[in-house]
Amino acid sequence: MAKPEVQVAVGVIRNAQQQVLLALRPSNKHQGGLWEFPGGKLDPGEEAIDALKRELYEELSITVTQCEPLINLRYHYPDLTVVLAVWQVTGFTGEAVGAEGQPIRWVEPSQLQDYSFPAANQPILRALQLPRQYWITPDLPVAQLLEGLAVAIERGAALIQLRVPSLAIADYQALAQQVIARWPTVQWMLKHPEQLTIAPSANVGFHLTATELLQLTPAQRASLAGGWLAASCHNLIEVEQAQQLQVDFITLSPVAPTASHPEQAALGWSQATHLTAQANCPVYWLGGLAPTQQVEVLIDGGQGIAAIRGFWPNAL
Ligand SMILES: Nc1nc2c([nH]c(=O)n2[C@H]2C[C@H](O)[C@@H](COP(=O)(O)OP(=O)(O)OP(=O)(O)O)O2)c(=O)[nH]1
Ligand SMILES: [Mg+2]
Repeated sequence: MAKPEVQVAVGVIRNAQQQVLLALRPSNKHQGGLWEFPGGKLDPGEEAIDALKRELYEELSITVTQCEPLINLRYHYPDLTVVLAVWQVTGFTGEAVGAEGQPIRWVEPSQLQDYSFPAANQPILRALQLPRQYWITPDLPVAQLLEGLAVAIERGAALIQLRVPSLAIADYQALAQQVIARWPTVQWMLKHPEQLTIAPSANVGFHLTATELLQLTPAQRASLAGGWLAASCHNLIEVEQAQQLQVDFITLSPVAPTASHPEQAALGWSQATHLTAQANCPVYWLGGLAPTQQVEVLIDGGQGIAAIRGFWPNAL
């Protein structure tokens, strides 16, 4: 018999202090004894957003007033496949209580790793840690690049791919060390570590090209586990390889035609939506998008937008 599949709406609820609400699943339920983001199964014919509101009222006695999509996931448990539509709830009325007798707890985002969640939840935790914008540096001379980085970081850039293809490897390494030391609170994504002597760490990860991703072995992937690992994807084969190797997040490109790669056929919006639904990890949409399209990207399941020209300070 085919494994049953259930559609679930889940809320990552934030209070004014930016804490996140967790509830303990009763031990007699599927994934019992683990902490969850409150939510539950869709009724037949029900939209996920309506199920979210209904479940959060039933389970917590709160009324959702503001929310935005966070991530959509499909996860195969041995006995059951779950399809989770996850929202971030940023506004609600009422005081949250465990209306079904379940223990609940407001938790600092930095403490989430201390809780045991169902296995399906790992990408939710990653999505929560990642910003909505992924900045990619333009290939500029170093002095100009540093100037641009200072402005970008001042404006809130928190996740930056240091991509400078014209630099020789030794110069790239020196630049990487310089920016990591100067801006230690930024999450830096560097080129393939093979030729670098920089180890992955809490604020230093690596971003692979699609070709590098396809060649990556499980052992190499394991050796990069100390920081974020990301990869560029353009089709289903690459998206599936990223998933298999548990890459933390991907970029998907080109979503729309771009001036920089006119020869590359764009995926188009519906294919980007389809591939994002297959990814089971946070997906940044890249190529030919304006920062103002972020809301549409979130609605179609993306983590946000990645951009080179789109975000970079205009003066450069
Ligand atoms: N609510 C919630 N469910 C999750 C999470 N992660 C995860 O794998 N699941 C799974 C466990 C369940 O198989 C399913 C959700 O079921 P549920 O038990 O919350 O459903 P429900 O509120 O409608 O409860 P019930 O009527 O079946 O008692 O999704 C999560 O973070 N929150
Ligand atoms: Mg529930």
